[in-house]
Amino acid sequence: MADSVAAEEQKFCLREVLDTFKSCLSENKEVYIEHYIAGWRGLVRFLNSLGSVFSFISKDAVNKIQILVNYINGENGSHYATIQSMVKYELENGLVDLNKRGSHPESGCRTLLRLHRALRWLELFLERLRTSTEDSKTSVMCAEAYNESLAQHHPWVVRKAAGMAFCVLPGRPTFFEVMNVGTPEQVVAMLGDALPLISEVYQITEELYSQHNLLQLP
Ligand SMILES: CCCCCCCC/C=C\CCCCCCCC(=O)N[C@@H](COP(=O)(O)O)[C@H](O)/C=C/CCCCCCCCCCCCC
Repeated sequence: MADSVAAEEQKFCLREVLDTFKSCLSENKEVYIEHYIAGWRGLVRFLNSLGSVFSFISKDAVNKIQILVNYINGENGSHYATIQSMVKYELENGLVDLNKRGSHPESGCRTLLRLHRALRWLELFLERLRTSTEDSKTSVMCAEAYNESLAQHHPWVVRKAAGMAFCVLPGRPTFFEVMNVGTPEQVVAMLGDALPLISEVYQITEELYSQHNLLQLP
């Protein structure tokens, strides 16, 4: 009994994960890196529950999360409280490889940019899921969202591997079940609430990176 209660408590719930993105924004619209990372951690947990075929994707995400965690916990951690403070600190101290990879191949700015691009994929995918019908295919929605976003930054071999992984995504009913939000109507409502927040976090980061010419970091 205790075990099943514990298992129930740990069961993945997408609502909780997407709520994390809510807590990303400070009053003056700065993006807290710690909460941003927490959101990605939850999503990785969801991805892992879909099977080992996605592990090459989750490993890359975990790797990038870990790089940022190391900065947060490092001696200059206070500069990594928000994306805004990180950008300022790394640029002012010459800690970003701006044109080609050199002495700072894993800067916070370039690492977060990879997750930022993936956030656009997430936004596009969730919007498709929200407006999907019973016979819509998750693999198609996922591939379309990917082609409109992340794919433009990936080499052929990664695009090919991603495309193959999408083909084994479970169908929409199973997908909704794993999300553990409730009925399809509740899923749609929850996505309607969460998407504007994800979109806001994305837009704020996009503008910041654009102002500083950081959108193509190597
Ligand atoms: C109900 C919906 C819930 C959706 C749940 C989504 C779960 C997604 C969880 C994690 C997403 C992974 C984020 C991937 C970050 C990729 C960052 C990236 O672009 N990395 C590449 C470039 O890095 P550098 O070499 O420059 O350091 C790297 O080459 C990538 C390698 C792995 C392949 C990435 C494919 C990304 C596909 C994203 C779609 C995930 C499909 C999930 C299906 C639900």
